[in-house]
Amino acid sequence: MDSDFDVIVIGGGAAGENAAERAVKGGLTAAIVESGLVGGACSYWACQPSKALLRPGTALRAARTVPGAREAVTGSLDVSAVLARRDQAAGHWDDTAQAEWADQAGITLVRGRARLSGSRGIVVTTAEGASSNLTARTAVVLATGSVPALPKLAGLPDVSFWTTADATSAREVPVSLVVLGGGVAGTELAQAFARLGTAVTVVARGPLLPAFPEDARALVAAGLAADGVEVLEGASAELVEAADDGGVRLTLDGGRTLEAARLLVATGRRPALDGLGLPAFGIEPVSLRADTTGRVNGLSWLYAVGDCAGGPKLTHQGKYQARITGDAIVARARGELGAAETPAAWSAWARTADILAVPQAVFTDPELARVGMTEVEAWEAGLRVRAVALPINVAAASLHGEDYEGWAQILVDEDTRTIVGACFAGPDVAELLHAATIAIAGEVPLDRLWHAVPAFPTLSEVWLRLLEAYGL
Ligand SMILES: Cc1cc2nc3c(=O)[nH]c(=O)nc-3n(C[C@H](O)[C@H](O)[C@H](O)COP(=O)(O)OP(=O)(O)OC[C@H]3O[C@@H](n4cnc5c(N)ncnc54)[C@H](O)[C@@H]3O)c2cc1C
Ligand SMILES: NC(=O)c1ccc[n+]([C@@H]2O[C@H](COP(=O)([O-])OP(=O)(O)OC[C@H]3O[C@@H](n4cnc5c(N)ncnc54)[C@H](O)[C@@H]3O)[C@@H](O)[C@H]2O)c1
Repeated sequence: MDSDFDVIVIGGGAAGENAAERAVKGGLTAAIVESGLVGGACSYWACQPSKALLRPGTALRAARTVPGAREAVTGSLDVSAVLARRDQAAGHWDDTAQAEWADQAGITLVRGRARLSGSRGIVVTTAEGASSNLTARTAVVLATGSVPALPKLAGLPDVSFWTTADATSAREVPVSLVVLGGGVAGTELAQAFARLGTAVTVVARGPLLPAFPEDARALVAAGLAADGVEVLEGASAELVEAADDGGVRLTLDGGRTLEAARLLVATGRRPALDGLGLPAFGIEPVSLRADTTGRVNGLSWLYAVGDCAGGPKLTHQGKYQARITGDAIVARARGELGAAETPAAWSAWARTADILAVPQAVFTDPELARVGMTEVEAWEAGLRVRAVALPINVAAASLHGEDYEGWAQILVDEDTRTIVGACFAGPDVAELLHAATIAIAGEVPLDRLWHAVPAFPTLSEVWLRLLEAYGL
């Protein structure tokens, strides 16, 4: 095997794969060094298995809201069938197909753990302890993902608990579960397990899903309550201990105790930067400063993409960063982009959407979806914005199911008359999101959006209602 490549990518998750693929498409040679499974967290321990755990419950509830279908639904979820489908969605934790994809894409796969050993140099150590040296002629791309950010909670190191990876790959459905953390992962997994029969309590130190507007959050809270999930907002855990029956006992700040068969800690994630040798380059392995091409901390040859890069921690955004960074590396190698040049916003080599148009869907039931700025972020950025919000009350909503409840909001920059933020809540609204993303990334003026006619009867008709409510 060659030991010199134009580009070496450390980490073969979704982001690393895309960075290597773009480099090869641009005519460079590329290797991925991967210490675990090619495909990374999303494929095996995050998006894919979590969505596979959630989808059956959503499909079942949806059928129950439609008279005619409702009568055909006579049973509850088949837990072993759900887990079997989850296993399939996680590729049975076997990366053979992903490794074959890399081979066919012309990417060299190197198994082992990598660390930087000098400018463009890398040492790879295999699980068996053998080491080898690789050299990158042009660039090294960090794509090492993220690891759980565990809270400083008394007793936590002494008890057995689930991380999100344990929950998404669980072989059993616990009788009871306490979820610590009311963010996206905690909320999704709380509902998934509640619908599989687990008694779930969520301990959220602030509100549930704090990044979303209150009207949107309220719909999810109602959905969780309908599934029997107890949500304790504004609650802090002070102590966790092993309980006599093999489970855990959590003591909250007010003195209340919660006992459960399992504890899931879902309190966020931090960039996986330990053990990479970054301090030798003057970089604290806490968070990276990537410029719009992805280049890190001013080093000419070091780039970062995905969860480790310090921006949004989402698969699609990591893949976007990787496409742009891969192309920027190629452009610099060809002399099309200067070494010190900062590409213009929205050019092929600038990760502009990272700042202005990051979409996120939360796959609870009902779903949440948002892109762009929140109202507070827009005001903080000095924009004069007007928020327009209304319930999703269009023909398609009542046809979708009985008692459809949804909410939609757009934020309009009054100076440019373009949308800078949008949020939707309700069953199946994740599919509404891309229209908003296009409107924001395309800076489409409202007067032109007025000509984007939503098909009848689709939930997208809410766009028409929003524009009418704005005053068109
Ligand atoms: C429960 C859960 C559900 C989620 N659901 C969604 C979702 O629905 N949609 C969404 O967009 N995002 C979701 N996310 C976020 C998403 O999983 C991440 O943003 C995404 O997986 C990050 O991809 P990545 O390529 O940056 O990192 P990873 O996929 O983590 O890949 C990094 C790879 O680098 C390898 N590695 C690390 N260090 C080294 C080293 N030194 N040498 C060699 N290899 C190394 C690791 O083994 C790993 O395979 C979810 C996250 C969680 C926790
Ligand atoms: N559908 C999706 O796109 C999806 C799904 C799951 C996860 N993810 C991504 O994965 C990453 C990790 O998800 P996450 O939910 O763990 O992170 P998060 O940052 O979304 O939420 C973590 C939550 O835990 C809370 N928290 C932190 N310390 C705490 C403590 N000591 N006690 C109680 N609560 C505490 C925080 O206030 C926050 O609300 C996120 O960046 C998220 O975007 C995405």
